[in-house]
Amino acid sequence: MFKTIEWKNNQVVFLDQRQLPLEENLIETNDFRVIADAISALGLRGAPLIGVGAAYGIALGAQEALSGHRDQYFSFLESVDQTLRSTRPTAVNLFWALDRMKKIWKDAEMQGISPHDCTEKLLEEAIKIHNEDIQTNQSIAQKGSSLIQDKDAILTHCNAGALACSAWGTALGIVYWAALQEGKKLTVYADETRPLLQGARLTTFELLKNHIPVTLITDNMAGYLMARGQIHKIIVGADRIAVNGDTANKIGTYSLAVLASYHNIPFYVAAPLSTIDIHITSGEVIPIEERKPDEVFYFGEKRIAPQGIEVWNPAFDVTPHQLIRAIITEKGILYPPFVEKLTLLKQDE
Ligand SMILES: CSC[C@H]1O[C@H](OP(=O)(O)O)[C@H](O)[C@@H]1O
Repeated sequence: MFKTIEWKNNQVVFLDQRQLPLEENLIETNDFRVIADAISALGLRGAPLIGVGAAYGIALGAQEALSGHRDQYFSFLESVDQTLRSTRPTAVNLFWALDRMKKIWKDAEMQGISPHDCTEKLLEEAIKIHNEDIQTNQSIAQKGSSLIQDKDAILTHCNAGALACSAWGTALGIVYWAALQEGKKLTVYADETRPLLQGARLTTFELLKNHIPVTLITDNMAGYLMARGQIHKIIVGADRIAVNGDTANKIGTYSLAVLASYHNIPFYVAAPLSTIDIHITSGEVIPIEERKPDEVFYFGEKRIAPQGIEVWNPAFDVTPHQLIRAIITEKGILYPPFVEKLTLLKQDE
């Protein structure tokens, strides 16, 4: 799989996904601001990876505070935390990771732990969050693979693979395990996923590297492919899941779920428990990121629409739980009704 991010010599090294698949550029930085900018601009992207990146961002901020702002160490961490929280609103993993990091430094402040020792604790926690994501990826992949039959044609949307996580990915991790570990012969159809083309640029790139047959389609082709009986299952990732199972994911996911329901095709969501938002009971309150109009006005570097018109550019939509066949987590495959199961799993998390 890809090494999307690592901690090396007191720096964070990450694969800048903005240039993929044409260039594989690594960014090395000891500046949390670089991490925050990369998350905002999708250089670092994908709900689980955003959480890991933000955790390392706090570790970098703590290092900076130790070297230059010792007497304002804890107030500096507060500002680092706010900078990272302001990057993107929808993927709950960002806030889940930052809350874990904040507990460490708030407890340290209360207990009079030194900035030096607190910085060490924060790095330990960030590495723990990273390693947990690696393990979680593998558990989701293994458990989800039981749903995949030999010769399945699977449709996926955006990128919920290794490039969205720390190892196998979530939705694509299931494909990798089924194909590479269990030898199932699979075909993947990848939605290009306008406007930022995570499917065309990242999902195809990953599957090609792993020698899994992939066919790229534009998003508006998915329905016709289902009508022709060419799709057996749909598996997508998630950015935030309410306890009733309503799921926010890349824009276009809801349309796939409605089409899947019409064509009676199983529609699965794959996500770690860190993507479940225990504080919300339905998808109606999930904050949906709206991004800048130029992402729609342009296709790559070329402007494709006239001046003088409006753009609406929500980066996510919400799929009602009624359209979801099952949610695949590291603790197992959850079938409806979701509320009690998700609540219990989050309580044990
Ligand atoms: C494994 S979660 C990946 C999830 O994140 C993506 O959003 P973005 O590329 O904007 O970070 C998309 O919603 C994927 O399903």
